[in-house]
Amino acid sequence: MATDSWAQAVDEQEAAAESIGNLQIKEKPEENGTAAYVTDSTSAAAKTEGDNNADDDDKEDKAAQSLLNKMIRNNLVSNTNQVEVLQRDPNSPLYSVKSFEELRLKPQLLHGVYGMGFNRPSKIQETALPMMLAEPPQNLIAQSQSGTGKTAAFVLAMLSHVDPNNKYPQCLCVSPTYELALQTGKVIEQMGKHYPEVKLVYAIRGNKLQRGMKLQEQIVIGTPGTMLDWCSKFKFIDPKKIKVFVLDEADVMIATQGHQDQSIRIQRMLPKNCQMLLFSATFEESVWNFAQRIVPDPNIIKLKREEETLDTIKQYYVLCNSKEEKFQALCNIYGAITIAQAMIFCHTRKTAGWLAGELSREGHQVALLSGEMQVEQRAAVIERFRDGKEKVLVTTNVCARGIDVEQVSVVINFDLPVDKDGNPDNETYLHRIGRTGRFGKRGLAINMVDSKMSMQILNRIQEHFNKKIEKLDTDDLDEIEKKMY
Ligand SMILES: Nc1ncnc2c1ncn2[C@@H]1O[C@H](COP(=O)(O)OP(=O)(O)OP(=O)(O)O)[C@@H](O)[C@H]1O
Repeated sequence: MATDSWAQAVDEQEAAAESIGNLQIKEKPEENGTAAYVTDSTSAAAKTEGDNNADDDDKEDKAAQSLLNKMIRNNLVSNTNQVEVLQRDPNSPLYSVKSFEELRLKPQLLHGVYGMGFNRPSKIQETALPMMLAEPPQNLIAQSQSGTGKTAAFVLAMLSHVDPNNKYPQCLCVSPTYELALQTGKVIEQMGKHYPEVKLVYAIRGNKLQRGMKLQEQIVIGTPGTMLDWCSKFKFIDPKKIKVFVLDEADVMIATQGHQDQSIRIQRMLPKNCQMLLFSATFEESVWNFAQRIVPDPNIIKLKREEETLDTIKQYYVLCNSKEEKFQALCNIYGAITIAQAMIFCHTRKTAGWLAGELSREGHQVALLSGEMQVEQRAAVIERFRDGKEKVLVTTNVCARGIDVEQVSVVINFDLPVDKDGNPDNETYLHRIGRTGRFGKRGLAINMVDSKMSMQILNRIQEHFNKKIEKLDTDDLDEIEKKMY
């Protein structure tokens, strides 16, 4: 539906952003598929930006990205790779289970697991669960991408290990942020639904307890700073009674200043025989170094990401001189071929806002996703797009990762992906348009080139992947059609 409210809202946004320092722009999807802006002058400052700079606010915010992933995901990310297991004691047998029954869970927990709709353990759970539930307890470092079942696995381990008759904390779980802690808490509540004797408390800032009190809940989940305070300064928790210590999202944790140190200080207060479990979506060296300090004598489980490939993708580029020309080229493409749903990537929030406005004016149903939106709002936009309520999703870099919208067969790089030094960001390029073998549906990628520099970037991307990116003449409608089909 064409509407001018978009353009007007964008203008207002930009005018306001230029004049007011402390302004955050929130965006809320409306019923009619366009968006309305709500301004909130009490929130943190949103920076104004030039069209040539990538969004400052769009810097990768790992915690927000991780939260977004959790919010938009409603089932397992399947993975056909084999898990790699490194056992502390290579001579001990390696168990893996194909069913939850084999784990001899408490009936209340089995009930909880099935109640969540899980039929069988996920790939990582097949190996991780027997290790975590073994007697004596074993330490574990596990790495696999988001959505492969790590949270569900350690929640099940915590619930299995607590003794509900003991009214004191027995499991501690630290998460990088308040919101992530709440998400994990929800899983504990769902899985423990039929086990009401086990109680949970959140060690998060703002949850103020009376001095001198002792917690009765068996599971404490929270952020490292508050958890540390509760163990040492306030002594609400007796760390010597802890049986299981979980450190979730280690890669996100180390990105936050102070968290590493606080987590290590908590860990040092725990008894030697406490089971230490650490989870991470990625495993770069810094994560690994941290993991080794948190988890002594670990078993290690890794599940490689499924590789994305460009093999089933047709890649084109279009030569233009300005963003207006790029927009015109886009309109020509839309005029020539039927595009069910497309994602369009822009370098800056400003361009994304402008383009969304222009497309909307042309009659497209557009959704806009950009870094300054709150995570809940981003999740809502993605869900609407997934449900087909909007046909075009315009987004900035920050939203490129993590969102899997399988039905999208057309990806348009309105701006080519570059890193902060202006070099081609091959990884992001692959991630935006690549497909895993499983979803090997054919796809179409169109790259807009508007300067010598962007042509060079395109050439470097082409060389990197050793896959030809063909030129497309968008003034020739016949050519577009011929090439696409
Ligand atoms: N065995 C299973 N069978 C079916 N669904 C599952 C199973 N285990 C987990 N899930 C579901 O899959 C989704 C991802 O699981 P989970 O959150 O545990 O993954 P994760 O690896 O911890 O991801 P993240 O790091 O994003 O939290 C959730 O919706 C969860 O309910």
